[in-house]
Amino acid sequence: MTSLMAVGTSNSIDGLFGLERWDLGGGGRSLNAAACPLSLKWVAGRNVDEKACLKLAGDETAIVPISAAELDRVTMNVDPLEPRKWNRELNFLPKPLSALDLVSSSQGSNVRVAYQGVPGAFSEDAALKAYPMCETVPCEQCEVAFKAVELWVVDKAVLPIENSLGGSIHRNHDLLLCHRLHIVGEVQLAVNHCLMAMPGVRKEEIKRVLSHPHALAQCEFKLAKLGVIRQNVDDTAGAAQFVASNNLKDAGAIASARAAELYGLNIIEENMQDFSHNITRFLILAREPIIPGTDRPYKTSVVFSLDEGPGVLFKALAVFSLRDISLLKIESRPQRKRPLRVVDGLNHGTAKYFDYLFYVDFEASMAEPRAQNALSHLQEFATFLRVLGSYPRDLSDC
Ligand SMILES: O=C(O)C(=O)C[C@]1(C(=O)O)C=C[C@@H](O)C=C1
Repeated sequence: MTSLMAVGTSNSIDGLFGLERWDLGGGGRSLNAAACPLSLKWVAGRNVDEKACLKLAGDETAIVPISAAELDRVTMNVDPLEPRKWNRELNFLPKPLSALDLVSSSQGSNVRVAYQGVPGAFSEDAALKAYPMCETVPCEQCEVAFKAVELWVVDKAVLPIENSLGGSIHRNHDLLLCHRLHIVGEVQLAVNHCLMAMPGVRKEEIKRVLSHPHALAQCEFKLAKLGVIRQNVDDTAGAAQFVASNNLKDAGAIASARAAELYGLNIIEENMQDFSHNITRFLILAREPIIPGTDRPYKTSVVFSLDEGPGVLFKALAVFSLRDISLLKIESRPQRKRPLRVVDGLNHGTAKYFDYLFYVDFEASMAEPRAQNALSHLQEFATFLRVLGSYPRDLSDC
C-alpha cells in the first residue's frame, strides 16, 4: 500500500481555507483541505513549482515532481478525520509563522492575481500596485479572470472599471452582476500611453496602430493627426507583442513603456493620450468580502433596480443625502435580459420604458450604522439590491 504526501509549495493553504474536502479522485479518499499542505497552485496543476514533489511512503520512498496528469492519478491513503496522525506519520509539521511572513504577506507575496491581457498590460501594473509581491496571472478575457477566482485557480482578480477620459467600462459593470465575486479594494493608476514600433522604424512609416479599443480611444487626437488606421486587439501589451513577434515594419502599438521593454520595441512618442493626466480605476475582486472597518476612508458599491412611480430615483438617492453620505459615482445600465417595462398609463394606454440597473458608489463603510440604515431605507423602493463590496478607498498618488 502506498501513502502520498505533498511537500514543497505549501504557502497558500489560506487559499484553501473554507473548502471542506478536496477530493483528488482516482478512487482515493478525500483529504481534509484545512489540514492539507497542498498549495492551490499544486492542486490546480498549473505552474507547478519545481520544488513541489510527492513523497511516496511505504515500501518504496521516492521524490518525484508533480505534473497535472499525476494529480488525476493520485490516490490518497490518509484518514481525513485524523490530520494530526497524518502529520506525524508522514513527518509533516507546519512551520510556525514568523514576523517576516506577515510583512511579505501584506505585500501579497503568496497571492495569485488574475488580470486580462498579457505581461506588460496596464491591468498587470494595477495588480502589482495593489500587491507588489503578488504572482500575476494573465487571462485571455475579463470573464476568464472572474472564473479563475470562482474556481480557486487564483485568489483575486483586478479589472478596469472606469477611465478619466473614456468613462465607465460597461462590460465589467455587467460582469459584476453575472458573477458572485466581492469588491475588496480599488486601485487608481496613471496611464501613460506610448507609441512604439520595431527598432529602426520611423514615425512616418507607421500606417496602422494596434491597441486595446479603450487605449485607442484615449489617444484619439494624436492618432487622428497621424492619419493611421486603428486596429483593435485584446490588450495594449498584446498589441506590442503582436508587432514584435510578426516583425511588422508598417505598424505601431499603443502600450506601456514596460511593454516596449518586454517585447523589444522602440518608444517613438510618450504621452499619446488626449490629456496627460489619464487615470484608470481598477477593482480588486475576491471570493469573500472583507470585513469593512472605519479605520480609514471606505467606499461601498451597490447595484439596485427600482419600481416605477413618480420621483422614485430621487427618493432612492435621497436615502444617502438624508444621512450625510456623499455619492461618489452613479451609473445606469439597461436591464439586458428584460429591457422594456410595460406600464399601464391611466390616460394614455400602455407605455414601454427602458428598465435600468443603477450602480452607485457612496462614501461610507458598511460598518457604519448610517450606511446600513440608508440601505434598509433604499430597500423600501428597490425591486432588487445587491452590495457589491465595502472597501478602502485608494487615496494614494497616481
Ligand atoms: O490593455 C490593457 O493594458 C489593459 O489593462 C486594459 C485597459 C482598459 O481596458 O481600460 C486598462 C487601462 C487603460 O485604460 C487601457 C486599457
